[in-house]
Amino acid sequence: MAVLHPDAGLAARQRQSQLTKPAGSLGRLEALACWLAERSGQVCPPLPQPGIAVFAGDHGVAADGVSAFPSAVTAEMVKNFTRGGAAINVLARAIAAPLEVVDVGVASPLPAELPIVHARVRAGTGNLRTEAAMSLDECRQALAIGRASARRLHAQGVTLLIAGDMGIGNTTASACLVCAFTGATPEDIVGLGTGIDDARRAHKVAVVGEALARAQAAGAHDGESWLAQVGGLEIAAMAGLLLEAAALGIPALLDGFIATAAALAARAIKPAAADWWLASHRSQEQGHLRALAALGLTPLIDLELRLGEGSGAALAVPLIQMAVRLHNEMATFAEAGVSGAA
Ligand SMILES: Cc1cc2ncn([C@H]3O[C@H](COP(=O)(O)O)[C@@H](O)[C@H]3O)c2cc1C
Ligand SMILES: O=C(O)c1cccnc1
Repeated sequence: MAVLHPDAGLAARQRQSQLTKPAGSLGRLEALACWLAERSGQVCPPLPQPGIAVFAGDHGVAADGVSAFPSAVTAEMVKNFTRGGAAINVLARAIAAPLEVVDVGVASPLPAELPIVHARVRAGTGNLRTEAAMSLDECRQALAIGRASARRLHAQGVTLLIAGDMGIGNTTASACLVCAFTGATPEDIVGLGTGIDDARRAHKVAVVGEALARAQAAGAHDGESWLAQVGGLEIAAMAGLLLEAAALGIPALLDGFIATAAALAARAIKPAAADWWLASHRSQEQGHLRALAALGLTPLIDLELRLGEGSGAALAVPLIQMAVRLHNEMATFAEAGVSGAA
């Protein structure tokens, strides 16, 4: 686990107090720059260079009618990612972030020539309502796949990691994980995902309740065993990326509800890793704020997003880069000859 640099964080806070603005007037952007200073070990941290891995996997529970869309959309969207047509492609281009797409467990076979990382652990998860989503060994494979993505992106010069998700049914798996790690009830946490109606949501609440009772009876008790019982292959890979970010000593941005569920599992595996994560935005998914609060995180923005793919995190990147540039490039009172507070 990489170490923090509290001395650089302290010096950054002192620098903030000397910049030509009333103390605190740049609000959370000030703390953001200091947070990055404490992690980079530099009073003026380098501009974060984003990189994105989108992990795709299917969910057996989708057969229970918990999503507004069919499982086939997962593979179809993977193809869309390779053609550059998804929301995350547009945003990755706009922020000049390398983007890799990883098949961790799409149900239908994808052509070998498709320009993605082919790392399919199995053809979708088991239906988490009635059986373990995956075995412990498969869960560890998926975690390692996410770690490998983090290392590949880091080797390309990436210093701010984003894990995106694509997996029809994954807000159900994520709701299970959030309940497991926060103690909240399915009624508190389950949301509308891709846009289900109230009747379907009531059914989704019941599915999550059944899954949790089954997993508990099956002995789920820690990060890996909960992930294996009620998680997803792409969610486990996202957790792996988050753990590797902390090991490499580079921050990771949590995208919406699914990434936050992955983060709760990752923290259960390695508590200190959570020091390296920031929350980009508040998702519309009902349980998101509660999940973030359990991690001690407050999202930077709320644009009423409910997409995933890493889209909210990508949108927050320019804001984070602006926080760093303000911190690094503004003049101090002494440099500018401006009078300080009376
Ligand atoms: C076309 C399309 C593109 C998406 N991109 C992300 N998601 C998001 O929606 C899904 C989760 O919602 P649920 O649990 O209700 O299935 C995930 O695939 C997530 O990545 C999408 C969903 C659709 C339909
Ligand atoms: O917040 C998310 O990540 C999210 C919400 C709804 C559907 N898909 C993803």
